[in-house]
Amino acid sequence: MPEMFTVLPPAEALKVLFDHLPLEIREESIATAEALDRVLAGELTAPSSLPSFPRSTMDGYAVRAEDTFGATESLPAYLTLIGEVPMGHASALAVGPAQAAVVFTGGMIPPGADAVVMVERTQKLDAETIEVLRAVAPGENVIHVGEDIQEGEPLFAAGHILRPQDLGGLMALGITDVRVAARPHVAIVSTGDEVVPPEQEPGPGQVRDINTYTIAGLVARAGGVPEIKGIIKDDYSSLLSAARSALEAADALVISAGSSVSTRDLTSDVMNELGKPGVLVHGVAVRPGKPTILGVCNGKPTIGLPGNPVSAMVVAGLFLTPLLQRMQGLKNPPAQRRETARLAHNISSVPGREDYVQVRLVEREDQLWAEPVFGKSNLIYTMVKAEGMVCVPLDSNGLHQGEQVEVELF
Ligand SMILES: Nc1nc2c(c(=O)[nH]1)N[C@H]1C(S)=C(S)[C@@H](COP(=O)(O)OP(=O)(O)OC[C@H]3O[C@@H](n4cnc5c(N)ncnc54)[C@H](O)[C@@H]3O)O[C@H]1N2
Ligand code: MOO
Repeated sequence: MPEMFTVLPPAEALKVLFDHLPLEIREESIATAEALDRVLAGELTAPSSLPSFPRSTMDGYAVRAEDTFGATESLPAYLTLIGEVPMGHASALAVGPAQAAVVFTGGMIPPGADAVVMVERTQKLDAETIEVLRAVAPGENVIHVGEDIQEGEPLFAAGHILRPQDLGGLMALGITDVRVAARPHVAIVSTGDEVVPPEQEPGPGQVRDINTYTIAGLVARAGGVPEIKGIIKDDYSSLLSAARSALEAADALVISAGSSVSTRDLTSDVMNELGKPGVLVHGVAVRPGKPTILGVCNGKPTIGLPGNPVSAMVVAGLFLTPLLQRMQGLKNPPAQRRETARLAHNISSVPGREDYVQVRLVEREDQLWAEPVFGKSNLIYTMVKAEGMVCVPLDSNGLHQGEQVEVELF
């Protein structure tokens, strides 16, 4: 009789895996322009202040605010025009008492001036004279040096994921290269005598490879680089040699299928042969996904996913995604996008196991409903037709129709 595995709750299983992995993060320098969604390897501080010169926020006249005090439409202040501040150049002008200089939005405030009067609040009398029809306060319509960011101010902590605005902020400071965590390369090996490549017409008893592509997608989403290694027959020495060369060239290895307890299920034996300590966890208290295998071979993580397509995706979400986040030194992994909805049908479970059920989100009677898409874990379209998953927690024996649930969106 094949040995049945002992199961660990998902959180405990993940901790066992993490406890056996080195913490160091592979780093590289890349162009900031290419760094969207990458994870910063070290903290960054501002090398200079922004803006580096005082700037106008309006088209108008740079003035000394005190020269405009009390100005109204009926009693304007008269100022002498001394010229124009050219865009993209330092001002050669200095604004003295009762003087004004033309400035444009974003242009430099000339020395002497401390405010800008909008052009619509003025009247031009002749080439040298303007009337100011409304007073401005000191600093009005001016961006001060360092108002955006001060030299030496912390910008980002290590582990921060770079967003589009962050790239703009770095470029504004001339930080054109950044040190980031290298994207972990994840080798994906599919196994199964019945599994054929998608471009092939399956013969009787054969199925097209699904897991390679769902898992590759999840790897890419988590910031990793999927390395597709193809389909290997259920043969120990073929699988061992494919897994060994795949792991050598990658940072992590995922083997799809062969995780259960039949004579065809070779994944755990192969993992134990790949390096020490080998298999750490075989069996997780989750449905679908119970036959999950987690291991570490010579410092590299290896995951054996259950072959059923839904199970493979659920398990990858539970273990592979957090693993890749950790390998990139992510401090605060992006929060799972969630939606609160009312459950449209009962979901049964048993205490001691986490259950994941795909749901469709449907708007009805001014409410958002989560409709379970029930089906065996060997299907794929239950996932395709769903918008997310509802988790029935470890200690629960089910969720009731009408209950508020959190849907983890795909
Ligand atoms: N006696 C027992 N049988 C099974 C148990 C058990 O505890 N005792 N667990 C069941 C559970 S739960 C799952 S999940 C599966 C896990 O199976 P394996 O990881 O060993 O994978 P296979 O048996 O090779 O495949 C399962 C299923 O998935 C299909 N498959 C595999 N790879 C792919 C792929 N790349 N693309 C699409 N479909 C794939 C495969 O054809 C099988 O139908 O074991 C249960 N059995
Ligand atoms: O992982 Mo299995 O899909 O629980 O049936």
